[in-house]
Parts: sequence; C-alpha cells; structure tokens
Amino acid sequence: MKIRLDNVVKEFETFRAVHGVSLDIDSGELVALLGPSGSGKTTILRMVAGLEYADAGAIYFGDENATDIPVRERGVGFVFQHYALFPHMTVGENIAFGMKVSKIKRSPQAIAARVKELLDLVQLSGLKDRFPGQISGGQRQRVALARALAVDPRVLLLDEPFGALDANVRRDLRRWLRKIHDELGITTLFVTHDQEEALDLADRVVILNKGKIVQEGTPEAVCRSPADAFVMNFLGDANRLDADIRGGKAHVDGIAFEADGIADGSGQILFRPADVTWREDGQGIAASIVRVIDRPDSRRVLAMTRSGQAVEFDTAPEFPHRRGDAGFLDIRRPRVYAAA
Ligand SMILES: Nc1ncnc2c1ncn2[C@@H]1O[C@H](COP(=O)(O)OP(=O)(O)OP(=O)(O)O)[C@@H](O)[C@H]1O
Repeated sequence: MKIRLDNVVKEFETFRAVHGVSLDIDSGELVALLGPSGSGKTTILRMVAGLEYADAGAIYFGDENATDIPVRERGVGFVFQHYALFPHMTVGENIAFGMKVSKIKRSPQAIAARVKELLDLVQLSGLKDRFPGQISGGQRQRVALARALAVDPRVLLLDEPFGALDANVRRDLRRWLRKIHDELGITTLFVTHDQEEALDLADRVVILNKGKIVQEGTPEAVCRSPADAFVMNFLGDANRLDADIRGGKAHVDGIAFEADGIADGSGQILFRPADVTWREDGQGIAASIVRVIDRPDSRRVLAMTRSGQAVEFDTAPEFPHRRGDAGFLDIRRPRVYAAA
C-alpha cells in the first residue's frame, strides 16, 4: 500500500508541530522518520495512523483519501515503545486479541493457526502460554509486532519500538525486523531519534527538524551528501570551523577550501573526526594537541587550531603524539555551508 502525505499541517493550540509535510512512501518500502526530540516524528506517525487529525493537507492510502477515515478502518498495525501488552493475557491470547474483536470473523481454529504462524515468524514458538511479565523486554516487543501483524495490516507503524531496550538487544531486533519486513513486504513507517537505527534499517531516511523535512534519501545519500549543517551534525560527530567565504573559497586559518556556489560572507566547514589526518609536514591547518583519549579500537585526539577552534579526530591506537605536540590537520571531505 502506497502512502502519500500532501502538505500536512498539525497545530497544538498556538504551536505548529508539523509545517506542511509532503512525503511519498512506496508500497513495500521501509521508511524511517528521523529527527531530534520534538521534531514532529510521532505527530506525523499518529496522523498516518488516524490517532491525530491533520489541520490541513491530506493523507492518501493508495488512491484513497484516508484523511477522515477513522483509525479502526485504516488497516494499520502499530508497535509503540510503551504500547504495553495486556498483562493478564498470555502471549498467545495477546496475539489473538485483534482477530477476536475484528469485524472479519475467523473461526477459533483459524485464529489458533494464525497465532502459531505468527509465533513462528517472530521466533517465539515456545512462549505461547507465558504472560508478558514472564518474558524479556525484547521478547515483549516481538509479541507486540506479532499482535500488530495478526490482523493483516496494510501499513505498519512503529514508534521507537526498541527505544526502551539495551543497545545489543536493539541491534539484534532491528536486523530481525528488517528480515521480517523483507519476507512480508508491508509498507512500514518507523520513527526513531537514533541515527544508527535509521541508517541500519531503512530503505529511505526522512530527516525532520522543527516540524519540517530537511532531507530525504537513501542512507547512502543522506550520509554522503548531507543537505545542510543540521543534517551533517545530526547524523554523526562533526567538527565545525568558522570560515570566511570569498570568491568561491572558504578560508580557515590561512587555508582555502573549495566553496563553489556559496555567497561571500561568513560560513562554516564541517567534517567528520575520521576524515582528519595529523601531519607534521606543514600541510593543513596548524594546530596543537590538547588531549588524547583511548578507545577500544582507536584514539580520539582533541586539538586546537591557532585561532583557538577545537577539532577532534580519530587515529589508530598507535598514534604516538601527546598533549602539547604541534602539527597540522589535513582535512578530507570538508563540507562548506553558509553560516546558519
Ligand atoms: N498533544 C499535544 N499537545 C501539545 N503539544 C504537543 C502535543 N503532542 C505533541 N506536541 C508538541 O509537538 C511537537 C512535536 O512532538 P512529537 O511528539 O511529534 O515529536 P517527536 O519528534 O516525536 O519527539 P520525541 O522523539 O521526543 O518523541 C513537540 O514540541 C511537542 O511538545
């Protein structure tokens, strides 16, 4: 099922949480809405679900305008971070619940067969008779997904479904979710504020800031060509140096970087800590080392340029330099932006 958001607006009293968002999600696509807290991700998801009404704009499911269709008739399945399972029902009963109350009547045998099929799918076959209090958090979220899938939704909506789990479980579950998505091919919209989760899982990432889409594209596209300084910063560690832009060049501490098409004035260059090489041969921005921090597989070095701007970079664990050593920062893949 294709989903289309056409200039959707949502206001809470005087506060505009979603500013005219337009988005096309292809049938079978897994799209992540990624953004900082308060950027409007959940509000957009709730409007797609029908739990919240849009103040302006329209939401289409296929060719049908679904804007005014009530939640129960939209054919959506949800998994939320805190969408608790019914504690007094077993895992099997939780999964069966939606089928029992659905308008589509199924025989008890058909429901039992579907519960078994879903338990196999989420790899929890042995836990049918346990209660939610007797299984782990990761298992509970897998049951929640099975419950959402039980009624054959046209669209799956996931709001930080793994948000409350620890990092290793999260990583396993997102690989698992991707696999299930590939098997079932249900159009899926996934909300997260975790960059790694979005990049790992999604076909396409939609990055939001203050209720607006700032960039959308494949994980590769948003990583390799961040649209602006916000996206560059939000997707990972980034160094930022003030620059003076003149005649298509960005000048920082006497070094010039390409800045084609950027108007003269103040600007900034951003680059990743992995894209810096420390040199002693005079090539790059002059700097001195302020601190060296050990990490399991690398060293993170903090340096200060002559104009007093801080830069962090990553090196091999064997990096021999220490606090106070002078050298040069050779920067690869710098991105130049006009000052915000
Ligand atoms: N029912 C509401 N009443 C008033 N303001 C609301 C309501 N729901 C959300 N907001 C506001 O709308 C903005 C967007 O909220 P939303 O929950 O969509 O953000 P989010 O990107 O999902 O954030 P988070 O990652 O923290 O969940 C926030 O500023 C929030 O305070």
